[in-house]
Amino acid sequence: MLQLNQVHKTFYPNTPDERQALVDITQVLNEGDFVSIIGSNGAGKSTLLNTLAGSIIPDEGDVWIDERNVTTLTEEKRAKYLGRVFQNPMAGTAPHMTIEENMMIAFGRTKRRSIFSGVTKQVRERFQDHLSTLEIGLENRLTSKVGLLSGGERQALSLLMATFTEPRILLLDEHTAALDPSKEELILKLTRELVEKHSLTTVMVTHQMEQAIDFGNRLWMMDEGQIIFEANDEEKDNLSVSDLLKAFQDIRGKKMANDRALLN
Ligand SMILES: Nc1ncnc2c1ncn2[C@@H]1O[C@H](COP(=O)(O)OP(=O)(O)OP(=O)(O)O)[C@@H](O)[C@H]1O
Repeated sequence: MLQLNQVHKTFYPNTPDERQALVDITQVLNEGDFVSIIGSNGAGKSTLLNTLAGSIIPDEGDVWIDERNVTTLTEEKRAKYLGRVFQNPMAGTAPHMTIEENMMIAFGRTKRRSIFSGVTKQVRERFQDHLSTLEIGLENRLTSKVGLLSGGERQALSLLMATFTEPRILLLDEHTAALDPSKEELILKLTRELVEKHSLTTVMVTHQMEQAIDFGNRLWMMDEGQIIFEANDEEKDNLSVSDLLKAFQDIRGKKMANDRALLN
């Protein structure tokens, strides 16, 4: 379970550059919930994700994962609860290390084992089993340096590494935005499969409204640091992109400024 209680974050308070990035966010995600977050430019989506990850500490309010108040827990200490895939395929993996070394780091993060425990035959077989589910042949390239993989392959590996340890929360940070359409399709298919396989509680930020409608059982629309609209379960299933644009216009009295969504 993930809980946000009256979370506020303001950058450069009391200066001409003041930005209210999160305003009184209160939400609960239950076990297995999958929320897609959309919103206008500068709405606070990344700040919200960073607050969950621990790279931003809120000014007020608190964040709970299960029964633990993690509000001030550092990113490193929080990592055992979280899996995260970034927009940049280069961000989730270490290029100069091999596939199995990268997987060992992910494995060690949650299982209190370090890469220095070595990759045993049994662990290697387990990694190969996981990699074979991606169906892109990475199981035969365990000792290849990750820097040699294509962007799509690397993002698939990041996704696998973020999920196979069964984190309490999976954070997807526009994780398909930098990929070409065929690779995007692959990563979306894998996202669906891996989230279902591990029943992961998931928070996905996306600029594509179709994707937000298509994925998950919940949807949050953000603007100016607030969640201004949400839809759950059946109500969400029946939404269309024009419903979302209309909802934004009705609530805010203006059109949504979302450059990347318009480009897609
Ligand atoms: N580190 C920071 N320092 C100062 N201001 C920041 C910082 N990070 C975000 N902001 C500001 O906080 C607000 C919310 O930004 P955020 O990046 O969370 O929005 P977003 O919804 O992810 O936007 P986009 O879709 O355009 O990437 C914006 O006004 C932004 O300029």
